[in-house]
Amino acid sequence: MSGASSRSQRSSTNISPFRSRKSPAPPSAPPKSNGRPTTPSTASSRPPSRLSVSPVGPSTPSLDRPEVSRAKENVTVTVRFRPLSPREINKGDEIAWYADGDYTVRNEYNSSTAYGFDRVFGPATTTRHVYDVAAQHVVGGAMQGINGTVFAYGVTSSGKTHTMHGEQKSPGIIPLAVKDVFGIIQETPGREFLLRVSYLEIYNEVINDLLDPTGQNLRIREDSQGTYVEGIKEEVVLSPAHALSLIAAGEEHRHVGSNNFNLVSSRSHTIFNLTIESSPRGEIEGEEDVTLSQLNLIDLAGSESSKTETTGLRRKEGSYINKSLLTLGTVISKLTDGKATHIPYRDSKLTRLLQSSLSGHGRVSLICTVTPASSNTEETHNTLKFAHRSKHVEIKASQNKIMDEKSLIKKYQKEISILKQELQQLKRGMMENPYTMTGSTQEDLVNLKLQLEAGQVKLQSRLEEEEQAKAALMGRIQRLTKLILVSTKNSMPSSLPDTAGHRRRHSFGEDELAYLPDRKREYMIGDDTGSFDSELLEGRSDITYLDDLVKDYKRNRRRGMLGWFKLKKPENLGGFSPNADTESSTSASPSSSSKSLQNRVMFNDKKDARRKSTSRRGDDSSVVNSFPERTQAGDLFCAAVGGRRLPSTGSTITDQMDLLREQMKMLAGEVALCTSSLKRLSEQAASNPEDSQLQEHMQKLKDEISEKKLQMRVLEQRMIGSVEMTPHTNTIEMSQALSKLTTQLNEKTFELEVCCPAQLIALMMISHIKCRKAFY
Ligand SMILES: Nc1ncnc2c1ncn2[C@@H]1O[C@H](COP(=O)(O)OP(=O)(O)OP(=O)(O)O)[C@@H](O)[C@H]1O
Repeated sequence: MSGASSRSQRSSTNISPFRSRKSPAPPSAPPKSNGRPTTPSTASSRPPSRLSVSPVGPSTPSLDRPEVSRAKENVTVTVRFRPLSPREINKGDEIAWYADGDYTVRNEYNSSTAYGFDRVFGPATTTRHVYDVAAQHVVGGAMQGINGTVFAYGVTSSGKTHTMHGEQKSPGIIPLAVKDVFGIIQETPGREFLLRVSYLEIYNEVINDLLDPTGQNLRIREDSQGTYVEGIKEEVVLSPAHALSLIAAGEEHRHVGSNNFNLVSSRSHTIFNLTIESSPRGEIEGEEDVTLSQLNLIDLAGSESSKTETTGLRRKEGSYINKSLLTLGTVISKLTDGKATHIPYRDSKLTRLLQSSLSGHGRVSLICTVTPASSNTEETHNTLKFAHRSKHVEIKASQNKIMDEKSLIKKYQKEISILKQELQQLKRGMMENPYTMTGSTQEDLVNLKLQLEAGQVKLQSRLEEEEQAKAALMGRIQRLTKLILVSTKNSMPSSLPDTAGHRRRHSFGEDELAYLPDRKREYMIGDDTGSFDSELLEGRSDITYLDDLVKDYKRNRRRGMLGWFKLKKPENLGGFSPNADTESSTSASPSSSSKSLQNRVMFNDKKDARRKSTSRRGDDSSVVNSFPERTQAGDLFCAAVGGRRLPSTGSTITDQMDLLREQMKMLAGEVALCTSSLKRLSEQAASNPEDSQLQEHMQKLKDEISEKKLQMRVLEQRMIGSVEMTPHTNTIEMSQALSKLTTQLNEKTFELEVCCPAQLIALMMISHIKCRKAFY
């Protein structure tokens, strides 16, 4: 599917970043000061505004909470110190700024120069902790229908990308938020959700679609609901792995380059946007309960001082970056000024897109990243001043309720219910069809016999047409239903979970973070917290934790997808646990998160199970044997191409084609992840050509990529072969398959939204259930 067609198809229903769909409620009294230490330059060091209006605190009774809708909050502003870098240490840099407690940044050389913030994170703080304090309330709010924006601001090399994206051992705000969103869905059995993502960059004042390389130089438009990017591609996402694979693919297109401060410096601002729709679970009655919100996670490019040695293109990029950040500063100043009549949002694309967030709709969290280094004293001071000014921007977080036709969830729900009705009618029609002979008299039968003799072909084709229509409807219902995410829990409270009481843990599958760098960091902690290796401090807890999680993930995956294929072999049937799904329902691994889709899908398995497989054993066994069975697509591939062939217990040809096609997508996703990792490693290798471990790792990745490509080719042949070799004895099945394929082709819009490898995870889990049902 071409990105161009996707954009043209989408432009009419496009719901873009930075929309606010409801005029804010009247403001209430501002939060009181908590009397934390302040300094001459600090007007007030207020308590974290989020604490005064906790969005998902223990007392959360339901989604529609008037006190949340009316609350007035300031931007949450936090400051994160990174450790001194080896480069700074080698230069003899000293600590010039430090975290004095949890709320104050103080200057080492002039202790009266200090600033108060909602929270100050020292260099040893983990990103997970930063997420909990600075982002979780924004994510929780977005799940309740309140727009949210989290952005990292700071000079080049201060740690913005480290904070927003992170590294494999220390995932950043974006992956943590993605996990949290799916965790919240699992914890909210009373509602159903529809999620879509877009990912863009602003490079040299040009907006590029990172999910669609053909989407260059996109335009910002404005309508009654705010600014939006025209033609940006949005993908419906079904699992954390799915969303992360999109980011990985997007990162491939992002502009990065090196300067004398940062080897991998972001040359563009990026905005990862998650559109969240939710409604009470089940059939829709009233429309008023549908909420729609935007969560924007922004990694700004770093401002560059005259110390940044750049030439040519880098200098040009730097000047664009500085100009847009300057405009952001001016906009913030004017917003806090109180007297300003004109706010120059239009002076840069960044502020234009942030207009809705900054002008007071939704929650905003600004994480300012700084280095303590004395060589950057001025730059850090400027960041602190900017952060401090931002603290006084007032926002009114209001819950968005939507009643317009742009809600995809509503559209899908309606369509599902109409389709179900149609299906019922069709079934009734087929039952009442005279040639079923039910309730027929002798005379009818004679007439019918005559009719049949006269028009047998015609009748047969009518029957086939009806079967086809039914299959198409079923297919469409299944497909639409698959997009709507629901918890696997059965209880029905429609409130969001008590996150304070039952903290969600963020676990990642081993492949999910493959796109992030696996760097060895060599930073020294600043004097304020003693001298030790921050990698050890930050990494250790995460590593131990992740080890457990990876084990957990592997266990679940074994039970899930791999287990499924193994169980398709008759001799393994006995080992199948009927509780396998529920056992792992709380895990957030890709497979388990995808399980939320299972109970939404209908199958006709017993009938299917009687059918014979039409797959053939190809000449691809060598590829099978060489395939590393450690990836999701790998499991599936081996099962599909090898002895454990795909839908051997009787799915239709279309099912097989679907599954093969999904495998292709998944393999493509894994190739994208590997390529992304490879790119990162090559960048590291460029500066460290001697590192043999790095070279070895790169070689492994290259091998993996070529193997996967080879497997994709084999699958391609298999798809062709499976159609060619199908015995044409069952014409109804063939025509159903054809009809399904035709319907699929016609559903272009839909296809555009689900063309992603990670969807396969969901598909496999669905098929897993399907297979189990067939066995009972
Ligand atoms: N809190 C931290 N702890 C340990 N290392 C960090 C931390 N923050 C940043 N770093 C390291 O500092 C280096 C620069 O960080 P990063 O690339 O995130 O900076 P940036 O602000 O995004 O820079 P730019 O604006 O040039 O893209 C990286 O090697 C990163 O791993």
